[in-house]
Amino acid sequence: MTTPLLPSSLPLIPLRSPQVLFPHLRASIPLSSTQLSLVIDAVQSNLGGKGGNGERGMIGIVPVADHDRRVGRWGCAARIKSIQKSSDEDDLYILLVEGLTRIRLPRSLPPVLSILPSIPIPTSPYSLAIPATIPSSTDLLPLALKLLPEQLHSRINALPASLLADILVTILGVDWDSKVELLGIPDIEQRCDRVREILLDLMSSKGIQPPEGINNEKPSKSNALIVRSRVPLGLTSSNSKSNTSSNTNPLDKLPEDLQPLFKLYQKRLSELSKTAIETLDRELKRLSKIPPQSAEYGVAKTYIEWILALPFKKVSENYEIDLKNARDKLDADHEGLDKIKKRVIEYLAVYRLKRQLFVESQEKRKLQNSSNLSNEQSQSTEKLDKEVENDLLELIPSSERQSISIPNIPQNDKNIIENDDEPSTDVYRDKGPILLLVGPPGVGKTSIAKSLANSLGRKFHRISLGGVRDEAEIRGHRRTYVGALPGLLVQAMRKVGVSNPLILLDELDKVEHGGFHGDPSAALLEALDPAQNWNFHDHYMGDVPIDLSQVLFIATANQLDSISWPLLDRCEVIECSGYITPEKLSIAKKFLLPKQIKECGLNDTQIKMNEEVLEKVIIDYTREAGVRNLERQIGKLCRSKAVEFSISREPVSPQDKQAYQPNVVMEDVERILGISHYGRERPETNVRPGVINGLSYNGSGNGGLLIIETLLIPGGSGKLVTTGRLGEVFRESIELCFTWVKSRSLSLGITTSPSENPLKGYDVHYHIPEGAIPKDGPSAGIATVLAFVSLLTGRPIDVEIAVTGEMSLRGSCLRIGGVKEKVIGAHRAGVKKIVLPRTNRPDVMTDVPELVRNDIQFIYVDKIEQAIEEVWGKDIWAGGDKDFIKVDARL
Ligand SMILES: Nc1ncnc2c1ncn2[C@@H]1O[C@H](COP(=O)(O)OP(=O)(O)OP(=O)(O)O)[C@@H](O)[C@H]1O
Repeated sequence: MTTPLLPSSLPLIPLRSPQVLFPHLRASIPLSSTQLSLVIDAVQSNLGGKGGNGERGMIGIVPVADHDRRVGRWGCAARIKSIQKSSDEDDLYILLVEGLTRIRLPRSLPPVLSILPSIPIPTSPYSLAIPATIPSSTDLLPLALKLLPEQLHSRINALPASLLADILVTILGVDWDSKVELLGIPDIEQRCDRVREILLDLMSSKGIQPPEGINNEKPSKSNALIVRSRVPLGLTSSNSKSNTSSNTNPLDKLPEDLQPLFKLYQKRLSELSKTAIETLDRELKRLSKIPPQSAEYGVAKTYIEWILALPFKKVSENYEIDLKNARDKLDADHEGLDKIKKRVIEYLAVYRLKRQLFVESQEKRKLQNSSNLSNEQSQSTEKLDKEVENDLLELIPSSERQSISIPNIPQNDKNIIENDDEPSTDVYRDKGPILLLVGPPGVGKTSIAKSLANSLGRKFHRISLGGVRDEAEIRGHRRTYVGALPGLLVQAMRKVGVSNPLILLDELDKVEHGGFHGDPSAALLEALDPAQNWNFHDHYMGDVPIDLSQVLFIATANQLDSISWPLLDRCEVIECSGYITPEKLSIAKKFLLPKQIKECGLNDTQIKMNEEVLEKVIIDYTREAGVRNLERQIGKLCRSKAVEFSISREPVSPQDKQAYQPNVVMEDVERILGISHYGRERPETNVRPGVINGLSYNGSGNGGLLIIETLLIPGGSGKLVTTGRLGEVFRESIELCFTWVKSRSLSLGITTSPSENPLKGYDVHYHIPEGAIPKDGPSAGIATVLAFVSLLTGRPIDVEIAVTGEMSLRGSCLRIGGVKEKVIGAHRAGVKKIVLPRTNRPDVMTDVPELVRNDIQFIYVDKIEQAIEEVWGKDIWAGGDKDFIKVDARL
């Protein structure tokens, strides 16, 4: 009898989780008529194709994860048994398939797998026969008998081990990931081993006792090496001499190219966690059996290299935090930012105190354990201990006290350190909130975090989360996927090489959440949660958990709106606002200019810039909340001066030689930087009715003037036209304001009788310049009303006034956001008076810098009528309908 062989190419059909098809088992796949016709086409075209030597009507079934649509490395060749129409749904067919053999898939399969026409199968054809050999050491039968109902016992007795392994994982509710893993283990012995482990776990989770002679501790035959030596591979080698008689030196068993890896393993043994040691033992053993030319070899070797590269118990040198030094360091690196520096120092102080308390209590406990106290004595010491602990806790502010836990260390410390199921208690883990620095770009968030790492003596690593939209980028890919890699956090740990670095999560607000590729912010949540991050599971690292509990996380963001609220809940927000011109000037003088001069290779006698020049650069060449662009412009000036200096040193005749001028003068600025793009942001000088200064906030922290223009178009019918890329909310707000002004046209003197049309054959055009920039939100409501009133009454508005605030249909002025940025922007533009809702007064008083507050007159209004009177005086109510206004004002 000839053994059937697989064709060299197969059409592939995805099988959604939780189903996984194994050889000799069956699965039903629901398909729509379109999908079914694709399958039939693919199978038919395969018949005449290259696969002519194979069995006919065969397909490949590929397990696909439901949530991220990724395709595993292995699938199962199958035969179509039947196709039936579903009786429940109209356009639904059930394809019944029977698995034949495991197939390895080509590397380049796309992550989203639809039905794919014949794909070449890379390896040589497999035999379809069930392997008859049953490895006795990996007998699963006793476990199966325990787990399956009695009526099945007689039937499973006769099954070959490999088939039994596949049947057991299919029917016993094993999770999808493990099933995919098992599909990818062609070696029967290894597969049975793994199934055995899974079944033992299953039994312990269900509280079933393993059959006699089998217990969780007892390793299987594939781990026999470890059984014989009773210690992990890493230890046996150092004792190799004593073991030579039993021939158990693992180095002898490993191929030559694996020996450097093994030596590294031995070197790092004391720093590795228990699970890491177990996994490395298993993987090294497995790797030594895989032929080096196989693709699997590379995958397994890279995995081992990754485990060996992680820090585990390795930490930065012991350090003491010196608060004065830390403050000096922050001051030396940053100008201003007093509130933020103060908060950072508080954070350090509390952190130091908590750590000191922890170390003290640790030492006391150790002392207590070592002295062999009588029971009675030890009881009294414990009491005393508790009292001291309570006294120490008194020193900590009550808000911080909650997060401190001084763990109870059981008598035998060793047990705990060796047990990976609980966090080790011999290291201090901070459970305080994560600092989240929020503010516009370039205000020094990242550089504050760097200074903090420096003063803490920790290694620093920055993870940029901008554009992370796949959960796998945080949590890694499973090793079964082609080109799998660990997530960003594990990569960071490998890079810093210690388990207590400071990791800066930059741009936390740019993480996408709840998308097609899983939820990266949910993965971050686990990493940032002190209750669970000592045991962070990266998909790539498999069983080896990573301890992130000693990492100090600091996050930055430009805005809070887009951060998922559970994530925000774990953070303490520190706001970093934009700078005003005098602050920028001072930063430029003290930091940016010296830095740029140094970068050009010169010193401060060779380039000089006075305040006037720097102020011109700030006002005319930058328009930003931070100082990044300012630094760039100063850099341009310095480079140009460096060129002049360099030329002046060239050997030329004395009469051609021009003396080098170190001073950058006002004329140089325009010559070097070109014509200013911005100029001093000034309100329009051309005063005409219908134009008003609103205020805008662009979300990235920049505020400024938002000029509103309105125009009457003759020959119209009272229509309102809006332009300037306005969003839906903005447009609704304009309509509302338009209605309000029309309804008050009599009292405003626009019309003379209630029946008169205020627009009298005109249309109104409402526009906001810079039409390429999208604008939205209701905060231009008050300004819009004033613009319409100005247009229809013909009274212009003073250019030094700016107005912001939402308005309701009844004319109430409602609170708006971004006040600080708007006010700073208005101040930059030279505005002298700002009209805004009274409910925003606290924002002005607490957030706006005093320097700005003193320069601007703030007018707080509750009702739109007050705003109108503030701009034009009470005379505006020229119409006779004053009673109506009074009544309305009471509403
Ligand atoms: N107060 C300050 N004193 C001195 N230098 C500053 C100050 N604020 C910002 N800088 C400098 O401005 C530059 C940009 O700062 P940084 O990269 O920290 O900005 P950021 O707020 O993190 O921006 P982003 O949100 O874009 O990441 C750095 O060179 C930094 O040193």
